[in-house]
Amino acid sequence: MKICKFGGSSVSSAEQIKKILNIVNQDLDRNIIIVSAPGKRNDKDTKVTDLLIQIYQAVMAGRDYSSQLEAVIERFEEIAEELNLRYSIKHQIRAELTHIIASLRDRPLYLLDALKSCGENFNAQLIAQFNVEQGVPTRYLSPLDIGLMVTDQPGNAMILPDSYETIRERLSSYHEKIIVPGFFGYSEAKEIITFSRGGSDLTGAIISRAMNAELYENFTDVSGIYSASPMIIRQPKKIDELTYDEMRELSYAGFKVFHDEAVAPLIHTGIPVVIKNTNDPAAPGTRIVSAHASTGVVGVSCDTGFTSINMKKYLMNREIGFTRKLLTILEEMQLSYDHMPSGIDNISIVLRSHQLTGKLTALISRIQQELSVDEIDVEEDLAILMIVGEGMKTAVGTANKATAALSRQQVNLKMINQGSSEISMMFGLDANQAETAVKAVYEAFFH
Ligand SMILES: Nc1ncnc2c1ncn2[C@@H]1O[C@H](COP(=O)(O)OP(=O)(O)O)[C@@H](O)[C@H]1O
Ligand SMILES: N[C@@H](CC(=O)OP(=O)(O)O)C(=O)O
Repeated sequence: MKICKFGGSSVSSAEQIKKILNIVNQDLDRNIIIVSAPGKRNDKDTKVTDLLIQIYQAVMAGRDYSSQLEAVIERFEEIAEELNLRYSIKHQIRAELTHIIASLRDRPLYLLDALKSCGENFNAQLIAQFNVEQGVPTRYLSPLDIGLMVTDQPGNAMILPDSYETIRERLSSYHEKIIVPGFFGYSEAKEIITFSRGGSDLTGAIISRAMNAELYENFTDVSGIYSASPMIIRQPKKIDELTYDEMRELSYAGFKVFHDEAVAPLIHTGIPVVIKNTNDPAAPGTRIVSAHASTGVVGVSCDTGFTSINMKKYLMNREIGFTRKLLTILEEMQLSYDHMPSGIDNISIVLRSHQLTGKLTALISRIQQELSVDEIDVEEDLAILMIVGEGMKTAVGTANKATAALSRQQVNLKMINQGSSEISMMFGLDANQAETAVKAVYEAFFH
């Protein structure tokens, strides 16, 4: 059994939807399909998920949201008309969106998630309906129908482990093609809760694990994963195979082609993933597997939007419990951090800047009052560059090669960190040097 996930670029228009159904209908092993909301049809277009977020923003600002609502309806109506669907879905969409706004207006976090989920939800129903009209037995199932239950963390859901058995039982009872909307699940209180952005990849991974699939096929608009972002490097080298760990490290720091949390459900299953191109399904793509012979550095990624909080206290290393107190403050303020490089009298916390909105002043104040640090400063607009490869464990000179390349381009390194796994190396730098840094490192390792 193969589980197929089709991202927004693959379901952005009637033409693309016909392509994905051609891929699905010609293979008896492709019976469970996860779809995203319609993505961009061209560089200037807007993803439907972003159109839905615009409705939310208008509602919360007390503005008239009818133009934003009509923009969503028009996107789906255009697809429905081009597919010659027998009945219009625009009335259903208008009624559903209006109902969501009326019932959740006073609960902003749940309103946003319910609106965001509509892109996937309407698209899955539309695609299932079209396939039925093509004469292919097909059924739309919502995450609630299959028991995909998640934590009550709007915009940041995590699967509830008991869901896997329920999903397997329920999906196994169907024998037609099944279309499931990605990106969201239901809390135990039956509220719609979305994963973080790009989360349809996670839905695919969860269902792959539940069904113990032979293969998780993740279809997008490129023929695999490249060693660096094609938005920065022209015609970058394609990677034939990656391990789960390598993918996790690369997608954490910018490889948005596969969600950085989508590997987690698969870790103990050994289920392979293949990233393929909807527009060239015969191309081999990139396989993501549990283990393979190490092949040196496989990729370089870089993401912006980080903040570093740097603290200095003399004899910090002598103060038993200092770090615990610091982490307790983060926990109580519901802040997760990504890196914590330290020296004997200094420590830095690196975290995603969006978490600090409305919290930074309180955080600094608590650190000063409860930890009595000698100095504290905040560095915003940081980028994190990751060099990744299982082969780094045994390679000598990787750090030297990377720092030499970066210094040749006058990239000022704010921090360097290597985790105990040794399959990646992290460099902190100013966000405005991110592109220069990626080009320098790519040149050093892949040319
Ligand atoms: N290292 C990489 N390898 C391949 N694609 C990448 C990489 N980094 C960024 N991308 C971008 O990710 C895009 C695919 O992700 P996304 O836009 O989310 O597609 P989808 O709509 O199919 O989910 C590609 O078009 C490419 O521009
Ligand atoms: N549509 C959602 C979920 C998603 O995964 O989309 P895509 O498969 O196009 O990355 C988003 O834009 O975040």
